[in-house]
Amino acid sequence: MFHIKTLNPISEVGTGRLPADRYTVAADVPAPDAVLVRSADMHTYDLEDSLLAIGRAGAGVNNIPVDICSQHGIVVFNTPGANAGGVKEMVLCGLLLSSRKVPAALQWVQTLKGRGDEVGKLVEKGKKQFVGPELAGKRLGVIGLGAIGIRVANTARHLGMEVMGYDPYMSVDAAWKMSRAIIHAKDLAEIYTTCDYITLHVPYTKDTAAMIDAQVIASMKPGARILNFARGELVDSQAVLSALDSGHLGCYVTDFPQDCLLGHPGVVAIPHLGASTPESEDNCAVMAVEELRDYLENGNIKNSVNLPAATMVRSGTARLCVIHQNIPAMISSIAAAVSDAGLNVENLLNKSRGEYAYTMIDVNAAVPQPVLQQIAAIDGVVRVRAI
Ligand SMILES: NC(=O)C1=CN([C@@H]2O[C@H](COP(=O)(O)OP(=O)(O)OC[C@H]3O[C@@H](n4cnc5c(N)ncnc54)[C@H](O)[C@@H]3O)[C@@H](O)[C@H]2O)C=CC1
Ligand SMILES: O=C(O)CCC(=O)C(=O)O
Repeated sequence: MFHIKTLNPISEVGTGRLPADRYTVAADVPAPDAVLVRSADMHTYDLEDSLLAIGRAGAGVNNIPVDICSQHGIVVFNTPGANAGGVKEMVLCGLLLSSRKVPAALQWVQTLKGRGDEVGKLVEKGKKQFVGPELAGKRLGVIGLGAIGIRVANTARHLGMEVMGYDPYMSVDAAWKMSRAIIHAKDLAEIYTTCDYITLHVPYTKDTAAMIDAQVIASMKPGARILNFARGELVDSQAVLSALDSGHLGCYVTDFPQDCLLGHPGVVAIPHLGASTPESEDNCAVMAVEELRDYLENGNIKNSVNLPAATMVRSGTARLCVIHQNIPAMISSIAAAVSDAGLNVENLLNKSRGEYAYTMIDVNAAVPQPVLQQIAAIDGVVRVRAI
């Protein structure tokens, strides 16, 4: 029986794929084999000794202590692209909200309640406060051309916008999906200095923290609008507020409200709704559950953020799964323990990623406990199990 602990509500379309005779899924599991999480902060979470894997039903993993998980041999998965459609639509909504002053206009029109027959006349008189530019013909800068950035860039082209993208690490797969009409920015300065709207779609890491600071904002076009559906930490909120106060920035749309931003007329604050659609929630849950299940039952790794991709068709009677440091002589030491026990290797796969590597060995008989202990004791082995 596998025990899955949920730290956030997870769509039952996903958890329903875990057979009830082999899995328990609950918020209060004492010794979980795996955790399913959305945005809950795991930096203060006590990682149980039993924990083999974490499934992040979403893209960003900054809420998970990934390095510490690696040290404990806990595989962290995310669900690339599974909520990108939902976020893309919210970004389009953000573009319109920022341009046409919709939130302020909606608030204002409510103040006319009780004015009876005058309402129509007051609307026509008051609407001029909310004039805002059309998107067509304006330039949108997209920073980060991954699952979300590409969708935003391609769709903005259909709205008649000129789109400039920046992503120095863009994958070949992603490049294939991008419209050829997107202009490639040589550097970020080109985006900052020439775009009317700038939208952020990069992960929050130590390199991207506060990437939008006072200096960067000062280099932007007067009236520029910034959209942040990536992470609050990418933007220096105080610098944004000063630039809104001085009139240099036109608007800041954020999916990550902070106390200091709330109530400012130039800020459109959305309560982290980018991925809050039934479709995205279902997609993320299904993908995270399938990744966890394949790892728990077969040791296969797909869409991990800390260990290499490794998938091998099952053969033999049992499978040894070893997470170890990426150093010389690991495979020979593990294989020696296997052959000393009289086990025959039916199939073997070894993959590495940075400091860590992963070896799966299919053998012709059940692996005795002492052999597992012997492998666990090899210098450089982080975690071993037999399935
Ligand atoms: N508001 C919401 O509800 C959601 C927010 N997000 C946030 O959006 C981020 C992006 O999500 P996806 O597009 O799905 O991820 P992704 O991994 O598909 O794309 C991220 C892209 O950013 C690029 N990148 C990384 N560092 C960069 C840098 N310094 N400059 C330019 N490009 C850089 C990568 O090469 C990659 O192409 C997530 O990390 C997460 O923080 C994701 C989903 C939902
Ligand atoms: O689960 C959510 O609603 C958050 C989505 C998100 O921010 C992400 O996938 O990075």
